[in-house]
Parts: sequence; C-alpha cells; structure tokens
Amino acid sequence: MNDWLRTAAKARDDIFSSSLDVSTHSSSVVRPTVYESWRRSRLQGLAPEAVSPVEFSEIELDNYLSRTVTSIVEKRAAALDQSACALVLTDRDGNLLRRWVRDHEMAADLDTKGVAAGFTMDESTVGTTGLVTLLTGRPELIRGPEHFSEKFKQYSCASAPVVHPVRRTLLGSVSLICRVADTTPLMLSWVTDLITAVEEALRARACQREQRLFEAYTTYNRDVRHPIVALDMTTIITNAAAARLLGGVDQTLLWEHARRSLRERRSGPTSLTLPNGEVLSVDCCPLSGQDTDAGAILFLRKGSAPRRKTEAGVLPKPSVLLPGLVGRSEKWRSLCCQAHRLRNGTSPVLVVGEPGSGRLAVAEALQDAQAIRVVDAIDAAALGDGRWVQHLHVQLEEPTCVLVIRHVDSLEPSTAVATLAALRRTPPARLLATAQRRSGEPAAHNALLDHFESVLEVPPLRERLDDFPDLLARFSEQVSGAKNSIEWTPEVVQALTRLEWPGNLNSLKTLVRRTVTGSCATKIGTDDLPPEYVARAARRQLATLEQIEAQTILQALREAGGNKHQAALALGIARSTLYRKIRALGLDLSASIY
Ligand SMILES: Nc1ncnc2c1ncn2[C@@H]1O[C@H](COP(=O)(O)OP(=O)(O)OP(=O)(O)O)[C@@H](O)[C@H]1O
Repeated sequence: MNDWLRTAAKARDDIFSSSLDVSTHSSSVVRPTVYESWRRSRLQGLAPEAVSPVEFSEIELDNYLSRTVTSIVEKRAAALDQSACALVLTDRDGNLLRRWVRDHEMAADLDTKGVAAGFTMDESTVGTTGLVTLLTGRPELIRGPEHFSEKFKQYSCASAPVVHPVRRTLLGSVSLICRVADTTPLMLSWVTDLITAVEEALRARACQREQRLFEAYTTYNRDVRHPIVALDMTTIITNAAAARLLGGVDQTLLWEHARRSLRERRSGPTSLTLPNGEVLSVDCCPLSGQDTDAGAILFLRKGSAPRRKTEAGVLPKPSVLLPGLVGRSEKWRSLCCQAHRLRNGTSPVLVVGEPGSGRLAVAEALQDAQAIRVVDAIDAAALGDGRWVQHLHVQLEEPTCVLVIRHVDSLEPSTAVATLAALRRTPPARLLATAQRRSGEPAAHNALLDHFESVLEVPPLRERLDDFPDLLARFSEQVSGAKNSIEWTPEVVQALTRLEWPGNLNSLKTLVRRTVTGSCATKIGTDDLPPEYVARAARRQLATLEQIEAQTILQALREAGGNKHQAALALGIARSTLYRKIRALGLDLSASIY
C-alpha cells in the first residue's frame, strides 16, 4: 500500500502540474475512471488545492431514501460503532443527506471539509470522490491520493449506487469512509451488502405503495365521466375519460408536474401543456401530507387553469417583457413586470440573484441603448483603491454614461466608500449594479449597497423551468449563428429540468456550447448530451400506461373473449386507441388466454 501511495501521489502531482490537454507518462499509472474524473473536475474549473464545501438548499434531508437507508443502517449500528469509519448517504445529485460517524475526531474533521448533511459532494463541486459511482453506476473504491481535492487525500471512500429495484432508476449512493491507513477491499463488500438490504426494503415498500395507490384510485373514481389519474413514479392508473384526454402522454411528464405542484404546495389547478400542444388544467391532491413521493390523484380538465396573481400583481402582458431577453415562466414574467416600471428611469437599481442567473442581462435591459458602461467590482481588489477609482472616472467621463457595477457586494468596505465618493464627484446618468443573493439569504453588506432605491431579484434557473425551451433555443441560436436551426427534444428538456443548475444560465449556456459546437445534429436527443449530464438526469422513461393499465386492458379483452371492439367499448375508448395502447404497452396478445 505504501509503495502504491507513493506512486499514486507522484502521478497525481505530475498530472495536476501539467496542462489539461497534455497526456503525461503518469496518465497511464492512474486508473482510467479516476483519470477521467480528474479531467472532468479540472474542466469544471476546480483546483485540487482550492476546493471548498458548498451547501445546498431546498432539498429535504428526511426523504423516502434517507428513511429507508436509516432503517437498514440502524440494524448494523454495532458494526459501525466499533469501526473508525463514517457512512454517508447522498441523493443522485451527490447532495449529502445523512452521515453516521462515531469517531469524534473524524466527525469534526469531516465537518470542516463539508462532508456533512446539507453539503454537496457532487463531482462538479468537490471533484473526484467515491461519488464517481453515481456516474459509472458500479461500486468504486477511491483511495487517498485518487481524490481530486487535497483535503480528502487522507481518506479512502468505498461507494456504491442505490438503484430502485423496480424502476431501475438511480436514487443515490452510500459511501463508507475511513483513514487511508485503514483501507481494505472489504469496505466495498460491506457497502454492497448494505445496498442489497436497502434495495430489498425498497422493493417491499414499492408493493405496499402500489396497493395504496389502487385504493385511492377506486375511492376517487366515483364518477367515470370526470378524468382522474392516480400515479406515483412507477405506476399510473387512469380512468377511461383521462386516458382519452392524455392519449400517448409520457407518465414522467405527468409525474414531474404533480411532484412540482406538491413540493411547491400549490393550491388549486395548474396548467400543463401536453407534447401535442393541448393544455390541461390539473388539480393535484397528495396521497400523503408529508411524503411528496407517495403519489397523487390528479383531477384533469381540458383548457388552461385560471391564472394566479403574482406578488407583483396581475401577470404582465408579453409586450412588457424585457427587450432581448427570453422567458415565459411565472417568476420571470413577474420580474419583468417590476423591471418594466424601472426602465429608462434615473433611480439607482440593484439587481440581485444567484451567480449566472442573468443579473447583468436584466440590468442592461433596464436602459435603452445608450452609453452603458460595465465595470466589475471583482477587479477592484487587484487594482487597488486608487487605480479602481481612476478606472471609474474614465467610464464617467462620458456625460450620458449609465454605469453598471457588477458584483458590487464583493467590494471591500473601504473601497465601497471610495467608490461612493467617486460617484458623488462625477455622478453617472444612472447607476445600476448586480450583487449575489442566494434565495433567502441577505446580500453581503457594504456602504454602496445602501445607495440603491430599488432592488430586483432574478429567480434562479431551477425556479424557471418553463423557460428552458426558450433559453435553449436562444443559446443554440447564439452558438450556431442560425435561427431555429436546432431543436431540443421534449425528453431532453425534461431531463435538463431535473438538474439543480447551481451555475444557472451560465451553466446552461456552457452545456449548449458543448453539445452544439462541432455537431451537425439538428435535433438534440438525450444521446447527444455530454455523458455526465445524461448520467445525472438519467431516469427510465416510463411507458405510457404501465402494469395496472396493462392488466385492465387484458382483463377487458378476456371478458370480451378477445373481441377488441367490445373490449374498447367496455373501456370507454375508441378501437384505434385500444390498438395504439396495445402496441405502446408491448402486449403480446398471441400469448394471452382470453
Ligand atoms: N432572459 C434571458 N434570455 C436570454 N439570455 C439570457 C437571459 N438572461 C441571461 N441571459 C444570458 O445568460 C448568460 C448569463 O447572464 P448574466 O451574465 O447576465 O448573469 P449574471 O448573473 O450577471 O452572471 P455572473 O455570475 O457571471 O455575474 C449571459 O450570456 C446572458 O446573455
């Protein structure tokens, strides 16, 4: 092990000190999975010596997966208590949901490194760790220097993915962490044993769920004229009226819509646009108050749901949206409504939001084209107060200058005061600025921040899911230079909306650039996405009507002695629809006994 450690540490230093596109002799010393993960980590802009923990928000730590794994871990607590190891559970995006560790010293050290519940261990945030298992789909043991971050070099990490035994979808990962000196290949078998037990528990729960879903369906399906759907992630039960409305719609689309409504605790009906362009009003009732994965009953109606009012008042008409910028989501339209009132005025406006969310774009759209000058407060530290103020004066020489200071919250307090003084000496025609604010957090403080009368908050991309098609089209146009030349399939759009997008529109643009550049595809499907995006968004595309619907059709055919016309009548659907459903479900009628 010691020899191996020395060789691996040397290869690591050698590779990290070479440029990304140089393949050194050491590249062959490192296992390909690790080497590829290091490469991706570097491509993400990470540096081994400067990886810092990142907290995530808006994810429930106590979810279905963590409850199931906890019940299994508790049965093995004795084994864990006796070892100097930590066990961690993440979701499929690498967000750490739970940690078990008895060794106090190790617990304190892991806390400082962000290996704690509420932090993300995603490869694009912390680089290579055992969580590479989420991308490879097989158990992985990452030893000491194979970790990307310097901080993790003293640990080894045996990880394996948790896959749902019925749906075959990736749910998350479990990792056993120990000090390098204690590394043993047995760690991997301990983790895989634990995962087998977790998967058995998940399988048992899936059967109970199906039963509950069916009971809820029969309770609500009193009046067959009203379309209703009972569904969770694996099962969908529709009555005939709903089947007529939905046609061949993908279950995943309905489930994502229902889940979002439940998570955001939306009350009243919401609109859902089907792939054929038809709009449905969907009223969604959870089957369980707390567990959003437990399933839902959807009451459907043709036509869109009545518009809800936003905090800013009635939704704006499209004509007041910001010039040059795209978006149609409720949150974006609400922002546009507020921004529209501030357009072409003279009052200073601060635009806040998460990095990459489009703050500068919104600030620039507040003013019709004239002398807009943009400076970046991040440069102030390197320039020093004197040269920074001089830099400002150069911009302010233009009498009609509208000055935009980006990242104004990053100014040191003394530099903020010097900046204010410079602006008082030579005021711009208008001052606009951008600053960081993660949802719910106040922005960092300096004197200049008090100067703004109005604040606009740009929503993060994960809260603007309806904007994905427009943004993808706009970014593709910018990258390819041609209008409407690239189409993103609904499956891709849906897969992308499942990701968290901490880098917001900047990351989406990077993805578009990576996908479109050098490709001659005019239609982007999931296979065209970079592999790490596919792995993260991977989820089986569920068939239209599964299990129970298939059973219902077979039952109707049985009762009709195989006569499809009669079976379709009994099901309340057209014969052509029945044929389509039989094909879509892949039912082999030749093998069926009527
Ligand atoms: N609504 C929109 N429609 C089209 N493109 C947009 C929209 N909003 C932002 N963009 C584009 O997204 C990218 C990121 O936006 P922008 O640079 O304004 O974000 P930011 O929050 O200021 O980023 P940073 O963290 O780098 O300061 C830019 O290329 C911008 O042109």
